[in-house]
Amino acid sequence: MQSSADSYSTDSYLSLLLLPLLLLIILWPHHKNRNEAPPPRLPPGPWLLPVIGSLLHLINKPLPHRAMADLARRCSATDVMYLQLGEVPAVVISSREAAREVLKAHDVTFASRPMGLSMRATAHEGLGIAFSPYGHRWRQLRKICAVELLGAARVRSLRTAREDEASRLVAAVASAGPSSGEPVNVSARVAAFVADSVLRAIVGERFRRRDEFLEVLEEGLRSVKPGTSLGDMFPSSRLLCAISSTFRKDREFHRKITELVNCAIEQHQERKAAAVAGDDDSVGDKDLLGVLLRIQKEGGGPDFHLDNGTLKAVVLDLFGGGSETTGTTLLWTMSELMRNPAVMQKAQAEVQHVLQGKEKVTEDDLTGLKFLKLVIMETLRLHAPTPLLMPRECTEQCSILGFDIPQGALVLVNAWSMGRDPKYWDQAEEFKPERFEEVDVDYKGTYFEYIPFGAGRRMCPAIAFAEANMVLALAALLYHFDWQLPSGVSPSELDMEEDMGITVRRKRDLYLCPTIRVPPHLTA
Ligand code: HEM
Repeated sequence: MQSSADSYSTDSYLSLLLLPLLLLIILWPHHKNRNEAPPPRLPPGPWLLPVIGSLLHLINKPLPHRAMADLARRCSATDVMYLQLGEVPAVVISSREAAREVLKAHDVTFASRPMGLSMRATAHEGLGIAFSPYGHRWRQLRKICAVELLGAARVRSLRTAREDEASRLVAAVASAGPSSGEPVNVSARVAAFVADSVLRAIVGERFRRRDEFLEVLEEGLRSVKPGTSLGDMFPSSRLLCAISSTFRKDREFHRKITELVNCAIEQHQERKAAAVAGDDDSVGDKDLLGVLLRIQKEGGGPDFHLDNGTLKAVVLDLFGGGSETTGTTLLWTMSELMRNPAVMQKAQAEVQHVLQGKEKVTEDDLTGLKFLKLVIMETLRLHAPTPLLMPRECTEQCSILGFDIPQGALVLVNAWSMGRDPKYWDQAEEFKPERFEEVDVDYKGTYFEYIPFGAGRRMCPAIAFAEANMVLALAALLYHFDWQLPSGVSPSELDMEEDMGITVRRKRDLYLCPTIRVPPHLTA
């Protein structure tokens, strides 16, 4: 039997042992609250699987803007949706209010772009304007872009080259179509026009390897899908990065296009040397490469030098960004006009009225083409060529409409779904350019339900440049020709299937039958 002294000491020992435990239990919740932040309140999103996160919801869905809009609707996450793309946290923004928060209220927090594996491969390691991290270097590049390369005065100065290329487009359509009676591949003609116009603006004359450029661009646009390689989604796995076929294609595209950029610079320099030898001052900084080379010589800006790598990356941004977006928009515009004959008739009537009796379309006439500009606006509402804009990165944890967005999250703004949201647009799926006569909305980045060019500090700096090419080409196509669908195709049956690459473009080329209205032999 135990003595009472023994039992007392056992109880004491037990109390001694239990007391700290008790104190720990009492104090634990307070202790925890003081030192640990509550778990983040992530936005809603679809269910996640271990390791792959949300990828199962997106597999076999080749059009991510549509897949993400469906998912957002299904999980009532129509403003802000959380996805886990493998290891990468991602947030999809699909409402005007949330877009305003990201692109205006917290613009600086979201002003960088993620630099995943395929971005490094395709975007010249982020040296150019489009993928440079936000900071002093990007600000200097953006200033060069806004003031020297793509501002209104520069766009005006490139007018003669644009008009010349528009005349060539008309001549090419006239020689391919009406005489043979065969449908014309409008996609090929428009791609050539846009490439020539952009390349001439850059090089100062027609680029000698233009056909190759078009081939590389065409092949690249079909195969390059930045941000979708396994290496992008599992950046910590060297093995996945190494075996990713998407990544290899991205790298190959970048190698070929960089070689063409080098050739463009050589061509410019040869032309300049010949001009200097012949005492010709027409080759100065009249083209975009000339401007960049002058800036390089002068120094660039405070604490900034435009080195050769950066110069090439900027040319690559103009090369790639300039042609595909504009060409894609022109082709969706022609497609929508063919599907909507009454709109085509109204647009053509305006062009014929404004240009009456003119031999060819010049930029002097374009200011009068009010309805044609609304047609382009309506096309950009339904077919934003970069429907998820260009990806942004959340550089510090921040709250959007009450949800926590983790630092490092990839942020996609679904401009496409907002452009078709019945919450913002009457008869949202219909092609009705007149809607812009009735509402006070433009695409300059302040109406967040309609942002085909993005918004905030990183919005597209080339709106004037793009508009000049699009309005001129469209006016020329509608002035000189009447357009029919190939026999047996009715307007409602016109194929409008999309394909996702760097932009969302027509999956198949657009073939149409032109007949001459104003003879183009009077033009070029
Ligand atoms: C219809 C034509 C075009 C559309 C719809 C378009 C659309 C866009 C969009 C959505 C962005 C990303 C904006 C953001 O993150 O908020 C962008 C950025 C950019 N675009 Fe365009 N673009 C077009 C034409 C052009 C042209 C013709 C050029 C050059 C000649 C160009 C050069 C750029 C550059 C350099 C950036 C990156 C800006 C930066 O990160 O600071 N774009 N564009």
